[in-house]
Amino acid sequence: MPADLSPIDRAKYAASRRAVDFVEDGMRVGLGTGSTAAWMVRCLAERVKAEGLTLQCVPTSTRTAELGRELGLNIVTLEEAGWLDLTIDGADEFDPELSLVKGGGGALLQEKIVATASDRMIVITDAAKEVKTLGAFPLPVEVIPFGWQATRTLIAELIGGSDVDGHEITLRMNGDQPFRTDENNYILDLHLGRIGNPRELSLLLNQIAGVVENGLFLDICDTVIVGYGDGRVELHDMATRTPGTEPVPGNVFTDGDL
Ligand SMILES: O=C[C@H](O)[C@H](O)[C@H](O)COP(=O)(O)O
Repeated sequence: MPADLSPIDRAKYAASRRAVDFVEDGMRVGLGTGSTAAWMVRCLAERVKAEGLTLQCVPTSTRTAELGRELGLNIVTLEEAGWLDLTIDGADEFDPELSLVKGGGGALLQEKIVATASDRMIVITDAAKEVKTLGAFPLPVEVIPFGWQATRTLIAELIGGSDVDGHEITLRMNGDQPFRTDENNYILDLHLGRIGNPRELSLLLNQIAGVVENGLFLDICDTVIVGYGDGRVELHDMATRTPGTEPVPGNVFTDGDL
């Protein structure tokens, strides 16, 4: 582990280091976006250099593409790769069913496309992102700039709130301008506190004209690797638990069990 890291970076590094163990020579790998995913890209580049792995790496954002290229990874488009063996990405929240909220960094659309075009998705995270119920982290929704206020009104009606004062739904800003995604869209952040029925919300949001995609990742993530500041990792694996139930002893593994 690199010296002089803060406890949170040590946790992100530990999860990343463990996640790249799942990459095998010849794989087509999706690379996530965010501060945790950036550690994973560095760890992966180290493995590629040390072991001479031949990989095709599909980034989920221009930021990740730049970092990957800088570090010498073979960056290709999803079109070129066709389908992916594995995607490794961060998340803003995960629950006991391994449902996720993503998009804090604004990359949710490409992340969801890449993750769903993968045989397996591994999420890397620190313990602070584990929740019983999703929603404490504002849910990002990518919308087309045209008529975004009307889209916001329709979302407000759906969630039973009001967009008048902008407290429930905020337009993400970058300085004094709206934040633009890689697809040149806007992001609306939904401050819900608690998402009672993520499946219903996700379906209904995506039916609203102007909504491109939302940050709920449901039935997409297979494994969550939680890193800790002391270098330990914990693996939560979907294959070993019954969806809808709380994790039971034996379903949360410490490193080395899988
Ligand atoms: O759009 C960004 C992504 O969904 C990130 O993976 C997520 O926000 C987590 O980022 P970080 O690892 O920086 O907390």
